[in-house]
Amino acid sequence: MIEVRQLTKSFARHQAVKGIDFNVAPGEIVGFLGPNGAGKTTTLRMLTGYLPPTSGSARVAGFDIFRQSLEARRCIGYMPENVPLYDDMRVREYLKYRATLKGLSNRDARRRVNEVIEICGLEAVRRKMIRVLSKGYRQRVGLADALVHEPQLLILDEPTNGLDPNQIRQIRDLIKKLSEKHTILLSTHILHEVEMTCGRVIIIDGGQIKAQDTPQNLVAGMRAAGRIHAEISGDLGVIGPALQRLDHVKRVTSEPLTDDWAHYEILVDSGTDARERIHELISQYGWPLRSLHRKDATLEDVFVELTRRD
Ligand SMILES: Nc1ncnc2c1ncn2[C@@H]1O[C@H](COP(=O)(O)OP(=O)(O)OP(=O)(O)O)[C@@H](O)[C@H]1O
Repeated sequence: MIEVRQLTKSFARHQAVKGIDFNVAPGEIVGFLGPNGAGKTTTLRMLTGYLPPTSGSARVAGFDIFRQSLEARRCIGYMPENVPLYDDMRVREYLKYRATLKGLSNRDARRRVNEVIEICGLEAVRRKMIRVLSKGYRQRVGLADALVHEPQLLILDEPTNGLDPNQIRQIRDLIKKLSEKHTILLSTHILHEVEMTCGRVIIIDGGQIKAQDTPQNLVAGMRAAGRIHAEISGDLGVIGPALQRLDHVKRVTSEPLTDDWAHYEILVDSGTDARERIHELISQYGWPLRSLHRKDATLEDVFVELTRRD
């Protein structure tokens, strides 16, 4: 559905996107992640034909987005980061206007507007002025707009940005429902959302792709380098170095708690556990221990590992 090859965008001397390659297959729901300024919006704007690339190519549904822009754009429903809406129009009137602008006949526009109002849960506000809508409803109007011409592909730039947890859940459920019929490329900062909704993840940083895989594989790759958490009582200056000397321990960080207790995070080599060795060491010296567990990595750990600056 999407084929991107060596796509590059420079603004004056700054290269925002540096020759990226990726594919999205029909029916996939792919999360496009990266820290602020990573190049996500720039990439999405190129894919949707709003921004010409400096070099490289992109095809959507087989159409070259730059040479066959009109055909490609017919296949795309784009919801930009800050949905621009006409505040002085009513919801239904706005969607009808957008449908006509996208080339639907009067009859099709009427039919589709009714359908997207239902899909996006806008019945209660269909006659309201856009100006008076909550942020959650505005996002849904943006989604309805992106859907109105029945595109195969939905490109959503931070669709849950600025929403409260209930609204986030509603938009997430809506996106899941939409994924039954549409291919979706979704940019977001909420990693938990991605783990719950996306079959695959592309992580971009500094205009380059750092990883692309299923959330499960990315997390499994991290889990190989295990993280053990322990709370031990005793001298930090003795316990830390003793843990550090154990086989397979890569790094130990500690944080003092109350009454002589401290929390230790122990990073161990791939494929090793080390909890037994840690327990033996602690018993040997008689240090009181109140917790010892291995923490499974999350997509957030993967994201931080791949995009941290230090
Ligand atoms: N029109 C522009 N002119 C100059 N520089 C730009 C322009 N648009 C984006 N940039 C720069 O390109 C880089 C990538 O920006 P982009 O908006 O694509 O990042 P992003 O990953 O979407 O970030 P965010 O999560 O904050 O939206 C940034 O350094 C940004 O300052």
